[in-house]
Amino acid sequence: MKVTVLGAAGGIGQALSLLLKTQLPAGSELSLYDVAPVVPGVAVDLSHIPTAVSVNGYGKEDLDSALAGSDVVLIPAGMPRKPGMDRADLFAVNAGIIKTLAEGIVKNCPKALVGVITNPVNGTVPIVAEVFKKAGTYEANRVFGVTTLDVIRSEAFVAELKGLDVATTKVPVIGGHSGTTILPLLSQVEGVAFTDEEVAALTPRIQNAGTEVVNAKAGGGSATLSMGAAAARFCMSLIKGLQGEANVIDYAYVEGNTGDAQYFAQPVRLGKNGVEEYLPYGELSAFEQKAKNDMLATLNKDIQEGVDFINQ
Ligand SMILES: NC(=O)C1=CN([C@@H]2O[C@H](COP(=O)(O)OP(=O)(O)OC[C@H]3O[C@@H](n4cnc5c(N)ncnc54)[C@H](O)[C@@H]3O)[C@@H](O)[C@H]2O)C=CC1
Ligand SMILES: O=C([O-])CC(=O)C(=O)O
Repeated sequence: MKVTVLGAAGGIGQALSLLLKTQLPAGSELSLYDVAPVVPGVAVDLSHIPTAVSVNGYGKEDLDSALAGSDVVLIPAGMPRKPGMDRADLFAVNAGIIKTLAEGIVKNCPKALVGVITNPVNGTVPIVAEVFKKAGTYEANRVFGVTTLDVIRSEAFVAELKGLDVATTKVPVIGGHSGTTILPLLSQVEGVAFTDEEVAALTPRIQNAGTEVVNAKAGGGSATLSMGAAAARFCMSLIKGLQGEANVIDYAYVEGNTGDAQYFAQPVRLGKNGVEEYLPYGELSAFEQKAKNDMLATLNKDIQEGVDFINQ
């Protein structure tokens, strides 16, 4: 299994690469690419950890070698937020980075499963898809926006609030990955009920958790460690699917079949070709139904911005 991290020298990239070095199956290759000159050093550093995963670092000019033959590509390359910014403010800088990297994937590993972490995810995933469509290599089942951070935050916050075992707490999160487009389905958490007041407080806490970190880091960036953990968890779901494990279900922002928006986070069953089955997200409470309807204008605008970036 070859897993490539694009943006591997960054805050997320380093945390993610560390976790993958310790979690990928024996015999895997971890390929680390970044435009920052420190990336070969990150690879050497990780290579001293005694696991059966080989690590190679690739600098700015070596995107082709980094990507060649990759089974999975994870993309945390690009600029993070500072206090006062929205994720959408990152589009101007990050759209071009994502386009270049997607073109590299077309050229070197068009069958790879691609997990997009770079913000704004609502718009960067459509950019990757449109680049692949133009090249004739697009398969919707292989392209994912990584929304796992919304899921793990929901697990952490719900377990804390309700005194549940966090290891077994499951919280579905659908929609997109910014503000009100993030929709945790608290009505579907098993074994626990929420008052209207709890839902009204917890939903925005989950939606604004990224901003909570941005403000707490006071200009030093956004979530990197929790995102590293989230991306590693999602990557391991992709790997389990590729290895043929049965019933690997996860949530991701995909061009699926909910009918809500062209791209929408929903549950998917993963397998040897990425998404094997798009699963329904089930029944929504009246609160969730309204929140879903209210988010769609924003989400559709974000998606269109990504589509237009490649086609105009
Ligand atoms: N999907 C999600 O839930 C989350 C997404 N993010 C996003 O992830 C991105 C990265 O965040 P951080 O790691 O904190 O930023 P960072 O600034 O620490 O790292 C970004 C890395 O990308 C590299 N880079 C820039 N242009 C590149 C290119 N063309 N090719 C390869 N690498 C390139 C930089 O050299 C740097 O090492 C941001 O856009 C951030 O908003 C952050 C947290 C959660
Ligand atoms: O908030 C940000 O800018 C980073 C992010 O996507 C998150 O932490 O969910």
